[in-house]
Amino acid sequence: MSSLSLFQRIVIRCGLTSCRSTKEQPVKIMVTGAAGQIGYALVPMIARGVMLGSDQPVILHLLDIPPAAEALNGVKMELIDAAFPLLKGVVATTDVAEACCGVNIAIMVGGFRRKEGMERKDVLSKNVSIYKAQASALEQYAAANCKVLVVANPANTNALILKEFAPSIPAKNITCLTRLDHNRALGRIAQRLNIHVSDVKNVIIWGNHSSTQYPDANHATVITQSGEKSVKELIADDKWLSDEFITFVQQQGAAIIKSRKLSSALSAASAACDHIHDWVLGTPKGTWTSMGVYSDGSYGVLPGLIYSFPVTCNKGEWSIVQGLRIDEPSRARMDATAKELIEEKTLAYSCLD
Ligand SMILES: NC(=O)C1=CN([C@@H]2O[C@H](COP(=O)(O)OP(=O)(O)OC[C@H]3O[C@@H](n4cnc5c(N)ncnc54)[C@H](O)[C@@H]3O)[C@@H](O)[C@H]2O)C=CC1
Ligand SMILES: O=C([O-])CC(=O)C(=O)O
Repeated sequence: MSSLSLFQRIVIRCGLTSCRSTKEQPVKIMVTGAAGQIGYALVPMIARGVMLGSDQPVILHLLDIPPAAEALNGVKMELIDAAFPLLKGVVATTDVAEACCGVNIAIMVGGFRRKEGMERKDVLSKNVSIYKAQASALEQYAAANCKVLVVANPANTNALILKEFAPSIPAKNITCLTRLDHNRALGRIAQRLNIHVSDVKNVIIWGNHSSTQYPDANHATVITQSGEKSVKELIADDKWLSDEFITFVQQQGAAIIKSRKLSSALSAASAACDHIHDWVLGTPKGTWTSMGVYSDGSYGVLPGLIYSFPVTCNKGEWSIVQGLRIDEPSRARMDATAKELIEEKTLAYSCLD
């Protein structure tokens, strides 16, 4: 034992302590709601290495509720049938303690899903009590330094409830998904400019993952052969950017539900992989992404809300991009979405009384 490094000894004693360990050591990833739409799209992506890279083995912990146990077992059977080289084990369970045991990453997808015509607020009361209970299980059974991504709606407020009822998990480890909105914004700009989406960068999603979110293209750029150019200048249509573009991103989730009669499972699963990938492995130089994170008061956002900010990630830590100029219309939109989060927080607590 004495010839082992301190890191190796910690790994042996506690199981994995960080998301990025030696490549031989599998990372344990929990997916809640794994029998659902997003779960079904997400777990093969993780098992193929989309989330943590093609050299990182993983063990999947899949959680769902007892009525979905048979379907969950079917997902496990398919994962084994797919013979993914990186997949070193699958635990499929309806026991939240078993699901959380030793996990390094928790993707919280489980919950009551918004149906056509429902507002996100309608699902809030159903989901906050689930997140309160799962917070305690994560706190007790997950690996130290477990990274948490909340996908289930209302994502920001579920993440906030999870944070408040799991006080020993550092606030910086609890995030929510706004990467789907970020990716939608990149895609819409690329479509409008008739360029490839990978040439667009640095849009921002501010605030809540809801129809009050503020998709902001003021700082976005396009990589061209003659260098980086401002999206605002290339589009040269401020009305489109402050009107149609924003509404498109805000409403795209509802549009997909209307069209599919189901939520945007494929793109949400892909965005969840992007979120964790960049958080653990880092954002590319000169590029930021959007993540719902615990506000420290940056940009005048009330501390203690889970609010989507532009962030860069390095060595498994996110930091809010500082110093961006915020014009008056942006300020108003950022405050409006913060106001909705404050209202959701109040409503969530009233549901828990
Ligand atoms: N943040 C984002 O960008 C997005 C969030 N969403 C949200 O993601 C969530 C999941 O969406 P879908 O997979 O389409 O829904 P779904 O209804 O197909 O799946 C949800 C799964 O959660 C399970 N579940 C319910 N209560 C649970 C509990 N207490 N513990 C564990 N599992 C539980 C259900 O049995 C079901 O299998 C929804 O809340 C949806 O609104 C959807 C798209 C994008
Ligand atoms: O409300 C939903 O389930 C869908 C959703 O969040 C999205 O697609 O952005």
